Amino acid sequence: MNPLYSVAEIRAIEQRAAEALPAGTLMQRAGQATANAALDMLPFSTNGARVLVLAGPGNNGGDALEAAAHLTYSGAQVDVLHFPPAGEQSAERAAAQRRAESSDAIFNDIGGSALAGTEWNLIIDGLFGIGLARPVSGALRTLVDTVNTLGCPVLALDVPSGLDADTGAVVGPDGVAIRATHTITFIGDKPGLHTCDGRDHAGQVTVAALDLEPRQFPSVRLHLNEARFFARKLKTRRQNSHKGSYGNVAVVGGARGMAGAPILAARSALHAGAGRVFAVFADDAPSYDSGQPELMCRAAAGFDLDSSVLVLGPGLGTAPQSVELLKRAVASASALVADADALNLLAADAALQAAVAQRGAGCIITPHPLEAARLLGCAITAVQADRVAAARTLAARLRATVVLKGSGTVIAAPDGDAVINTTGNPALATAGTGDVLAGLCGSLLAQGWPQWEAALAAVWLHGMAADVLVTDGVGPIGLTAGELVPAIRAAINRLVQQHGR
Ligand SMILES: NC(=O)C1=CN([C@@H]2O[C@H](COP(=O)(O)OP(=O)(O)OC[C@H]3O[C@@H](n4cnc5c(N)ncnc54)[C@H](O)[C@@H]3O)[C@@H](O)[C@H]2O)[C@@H](O)CC1
Ligand SMILES: [K+]
Repeated sequence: MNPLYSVAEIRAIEQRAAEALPAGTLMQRAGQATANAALDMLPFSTNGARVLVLAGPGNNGGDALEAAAHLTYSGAQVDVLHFPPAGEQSAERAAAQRRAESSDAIFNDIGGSALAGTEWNLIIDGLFGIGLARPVSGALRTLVDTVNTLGCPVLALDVPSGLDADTGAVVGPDGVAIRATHTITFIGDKPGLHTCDGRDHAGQVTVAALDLEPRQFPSVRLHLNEARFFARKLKTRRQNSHKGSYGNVAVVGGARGMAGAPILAARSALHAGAGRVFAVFADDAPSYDSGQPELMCRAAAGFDLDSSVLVLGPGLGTAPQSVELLKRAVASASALVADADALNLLAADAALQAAVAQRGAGCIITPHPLEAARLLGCAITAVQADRVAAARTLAARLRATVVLKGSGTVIAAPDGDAVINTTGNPALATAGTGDVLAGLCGSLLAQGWPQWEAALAAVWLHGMAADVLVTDGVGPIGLTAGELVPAIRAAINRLVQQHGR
């Protein structure tokens, strides 16, 4: 189920496991697992392959030293850039150091020019793991900067050095972290590898459980998203069904000059399978959408907000009539997705926030980090400094399902369950993709999905559609939000073929 463990949880698991094992066992297993992963990344003939091992002062460095010794046995030429601890070191690290020193590894104080002038087949980053306590600075900062310019494969041990394993933020301010192509993470997977700066620094992540048994792992409330979490809600369509079987969605927004946003959201809702979709405009409604005449365009005045699942916010604006619409929507009995300006209006109105928290019909909110910061009354940097915590706090406060967008979108429930999404790419960093996501959430709700599974599936499908388009060369540069819509339709139909019942 792809659980994600905090540093505190990993430390507790590690401590209990270490007590039951001969001293040094876990570090030896970590070193062996690292060597195996490194061999997978080296040329088939490892003879003479150039490997640089960066070994820091703590046990992360110990793992690296273990790996260095193993790799020499395979014939690789291993240079070790060693940063011994200023004070005492753990017994297992000392043993690892002795093993590396008595192997063919070359302990070398490689200067910047030799480092940059060598064609490394692989660099192993064992500078800092979960014990990173402050920003990487001084000579080590220069080293990290140099490694990041080299363009060779980089295998980070446990976590790329400089990255916070809990949050995925580069430890700063103005910090640096290794940009690895691969990360082998020990004992259990960590949230920081998958959100915020994590995806840019960790590369491809594999987990080495170090032969610990499943019973040694506590159950946790944070996971990576996967289709298994929502697959049971994917339904094969019955022959004897009609448009009324698949629900109504009303996208409410579209103040003057912003009519495109609700149209995009409404097209998304339609292509994701809703039976009937309304585009509802705060100001004058166009008579119809010539690009998608299946949509029904309406003015908000007089529109029955109890008749459809509501997607409120795309292009809504912040004029007084938009506030009134938000109040009507929150007071309605309909399931609600709140996005964009609906969230900005909500942030400015404590009474409305209380009303959202008391809604019987629930609510999904889909803030980007700035909207989340406004809702939380904090700076955007505070949200990004711990995205999972920010999403959980908002979910608890508003009693809503929160979709905190960004690299490694976080979905959080009021009860504390949280999931980090794995699909998606920078192609989504363009106007309108949020409208498409909100429409998709609304569409799944209209088709009878529970809020939690709808949010998980919508985020996963939205990202998967972008991933498929990028594989086909449509992006990441220049992908448009509208192009996502048919790709989402393809992705959802594929999932239903695989899992539908
Ligand atoms: N103890 C064990 O049995 C195991 C340890 N493991 C490894 O051990 C790591 C954790 O080891 P540690 O707790 O020793 O922590 P680290 O090795 O991550 O780093 C701690 C050391 O770095 C120093 N330090 C922290 N931030 C610094 C900075 N910015 N600049 C300079 N020095 C800094 C600390 O003073 C300390 O000496 C894990 O990430 C993992 O790689 C795993 O192999 C699992 C088994
Ligand atoms: K590391």
